[in-house]
Amino acid sequence: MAQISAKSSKLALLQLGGLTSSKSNNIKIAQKFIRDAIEGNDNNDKKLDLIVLPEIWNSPYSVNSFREYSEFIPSIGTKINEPSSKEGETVKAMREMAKENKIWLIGGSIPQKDEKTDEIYNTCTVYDPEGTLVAIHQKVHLFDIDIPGKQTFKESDTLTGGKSLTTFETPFGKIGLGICYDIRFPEMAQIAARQGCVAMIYPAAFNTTTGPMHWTLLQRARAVDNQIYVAMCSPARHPEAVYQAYGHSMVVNPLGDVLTEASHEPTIIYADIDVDLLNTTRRNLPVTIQRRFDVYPNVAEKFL
Ligand SMILES: NC(=O)CCC(=O)C(=O)O
Repeated sequence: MAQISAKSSKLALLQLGGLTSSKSNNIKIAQKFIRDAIEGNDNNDKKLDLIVLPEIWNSPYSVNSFREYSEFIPSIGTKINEPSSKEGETVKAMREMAKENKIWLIGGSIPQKDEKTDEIYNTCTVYDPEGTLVAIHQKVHLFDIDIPGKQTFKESDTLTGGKSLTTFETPFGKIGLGICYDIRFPEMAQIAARQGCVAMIYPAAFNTTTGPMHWTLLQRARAVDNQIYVAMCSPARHPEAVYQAYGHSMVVNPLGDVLTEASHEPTIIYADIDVDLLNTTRRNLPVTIQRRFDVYPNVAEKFL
């Protein structure tokens, strides 16, 4: 997998602020941030290729809200001019935002209702610049933690975990998706890298307890281990929210350098995905071709 042939690209992470319990208000906020991200890049030499939204941005991040705010998501390949009667207002708005702005949109995540099983998932959808839905990732590892007196959360009270890994092709390389807690499971990024991804992108919402502990460390670890770009996009902190998001949206390069980091305020950050740097890193430190699968053949089989 060592060298990758793809165009370099530019991405923007939208650290949305002012989100409320009104879904339509939250959609308006996302629309405004997208316009601002494009305008903010207007005088720059490099065109903006890809925009990322945060985790669960159309709903409060609370196990009691996920079902109420959930939407049906149509199947991959659904185009802007063939809207599914079943799709919800957030999906429709994201398809339109991608098409109107001629941009790749990684739509953060929203609660998804499965039409057949009635189960609810924490789901990321991706749209190409024509507004076609090109990828769907259901959060695989649910955020169930208990740090007494500090942070307790149990997504599995109302959510079901996804059962597959997700990558998608773009003109600027293959990209892998995870959602927030998924970053704690290194296998996902490792598999994506071995499948030829240039980046792992995680819509996320860490909190004020685990954010300072591990947010940066995890991104730098996934980036260095796999020699890929890693980005996490969070909502801004909101003083009135029950769950205080950490903010600090960030992009890390394949050397493990933090390229850009937000504070906890609403903001937009930009970064270049430089495929030459990725290839140089892999050439200089050739760990991607030095693996010893004769010594550690199949880790999963060994421990299951
Ligand atoms: N929304 C999430 O999955 C939060 C994950 C998190 O905070 C962590 O520490 O992991």
